[in-house]
Amino acid sequence: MHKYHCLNPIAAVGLDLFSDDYQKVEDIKDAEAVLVRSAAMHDLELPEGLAAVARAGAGVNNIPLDKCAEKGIVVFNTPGANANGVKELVFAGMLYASRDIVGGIDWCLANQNDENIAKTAEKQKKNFAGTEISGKKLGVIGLGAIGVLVANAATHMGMEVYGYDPYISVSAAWSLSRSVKHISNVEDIYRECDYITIHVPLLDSTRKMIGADAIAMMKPTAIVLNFARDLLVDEEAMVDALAAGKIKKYVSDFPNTTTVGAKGCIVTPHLGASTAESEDNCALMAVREIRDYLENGNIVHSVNFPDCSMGACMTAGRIGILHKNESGMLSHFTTILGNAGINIDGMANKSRGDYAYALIDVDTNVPEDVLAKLEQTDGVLKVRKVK
Ligand SMILES: NC(=O)c1ccc[n+]([C@@H]2O[C@H](COP(=O)([O-])OP(=O)(O)OC[C@H]3O[C@@H](n4cnc5c(N)ncnc54)[C@H](O)[C@@H]3O)[C@@H](O)[C@H]2O)c1
Ligand SMILES: O=C(O)CC[C@@H](O)C(=O)O
Repeated sequence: MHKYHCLNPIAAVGLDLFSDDYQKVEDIKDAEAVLVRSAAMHDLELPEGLAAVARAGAGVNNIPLDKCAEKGIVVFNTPGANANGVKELVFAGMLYASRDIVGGIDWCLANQNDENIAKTAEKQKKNFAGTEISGKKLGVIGLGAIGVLVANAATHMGMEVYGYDPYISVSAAWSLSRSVKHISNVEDIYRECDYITIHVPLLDSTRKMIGADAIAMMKPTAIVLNFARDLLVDEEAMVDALAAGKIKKYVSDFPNTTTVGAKGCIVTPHLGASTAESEDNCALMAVREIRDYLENGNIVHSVNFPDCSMGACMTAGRIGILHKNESGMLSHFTTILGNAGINIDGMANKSRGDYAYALIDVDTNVPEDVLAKLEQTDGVLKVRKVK
C-alpha cells in the first residue's frame, strides 16, 4: 500500500486517479509521497520514508530542492498545467490597471440606493476613464509556459509584443508567434514598453531582477505586472517610484505589507492558478507523475533529478538508484549485481547537475542484502526496489 499526504487541498479529480493501492494519510510522517501547492516546506522535517513530492503547480521556491535531493526525494512540478489560468488573469490585470474598473464598481455599490444612479453615472464616469491596450507595447520577460501564452494572446489584442528570455526552450520558441519581437537586452523592454510582465521562476539569479535601476528606466506611464513571485521585484523601490509618479501602476498577485494599499498598487491574493481548470490539470499531472515514479520508477517532470523513463517493467525486477553524479557509480552497481549473479536486462542512467538516476531492469528478484550493498555504496542517495 502506498501512502500519500496532501499539504494543501488538491483537486479531487486528481486524487481519484489513485488506485485502491493508495491510502491518504493525515500525518506526513507516514507518507511515501506528498502533494503540495504553495505550502512552505523549507522548515518541515522530511520523513525517512518519503520518496516523492509533487508540486501541483509551476513554482517550486517553497520546496527545499537540494535538501530533498540529498535525501533521495524526487521533486516534481506540473509544467504548463496552470499556464492558461495565469495568462487570463494577466490580461485582467492589464485591463484593471488601464481603466479604473475597480473604482467604477465601488462607485456603483456606494450609490446603489440612488434612484437616479443611471443619470448620475453618466456624469461621474469620466472619473473612471482609462486607456486601451491595443496599439501599446508589451514586454514579456520569461517566455516559458505562461510567457508564451501571454505574448501570443497579446498579439491578437493588437499589442506590439517584445519578448525576452535568454534561456528559452526549443519547444517554447516553436510555440511563440512570429509577431513577437525578440529582445536580447532586457533594458530595451524597461525603456520602451507601456506594459511589462514578468514570468520567470524565483531563483537566486532572478531575485529582485526588476530593481531600482530597471524601474528608473521605465516610462512614467509604465504598468508592471507580476504574476510570478513578489521577490522578483524590488517592491520597496517600486512603491517609492509609484508614490513619486515615476511609473503608473504595479499589479501583483502576491499580497504583502509593502504593496497592499500602497499608491498605484493593484494586488490580488495569489489567484493566478485558482481556476477549476488549472487546479484539475495540476492535480491530474501531479498524481500521474507520482504513480509513474512509485509504480514504475520513471521520473518525468522532476525539478531536482533528471527525467528518466523506461516505461512499464516487463522483466522480473526493477530497481531505481538515486545517486551523486560522480564517476565510477555505474561500474559499482553492475559489479554488485554481477557478483550476486543478477543479469541486467535493460538500463538507463541520466544526470542533471550534481545528481543522477539509474533505472535497472534485471532478470530475477533482487534480494535485500544486494539492495543493502547498493545503498551502502559511496555517493548513493537512495535505492528503491520498484519490482
Ligand atoms: N500567480 C500564480 O498563481 C502562478 C501560477 C503559475 C506560475 N507562477 C509563477 O510563474 C513562474 C513562471 O511559470 P511558467 O509556468 O511560465 O514557468 P516556465 O518554467 O515554463 O517558464 C519560465 C521561463 O523563464 C525563463 N527564465 C529563467 N530565468 C530567466 C531570466 N533571468 N530572464 C528571462 N527569462 C528567464 C526560462 O527560460 C523559462 O522559459 C513560475 O516559476 C511561478 O513562480 C505563478
Ligand atoms: O497553487 C497555487 O494556487 C499557486 C500556483 C502557482 O504559484 C505556481 O507556481 O504554479
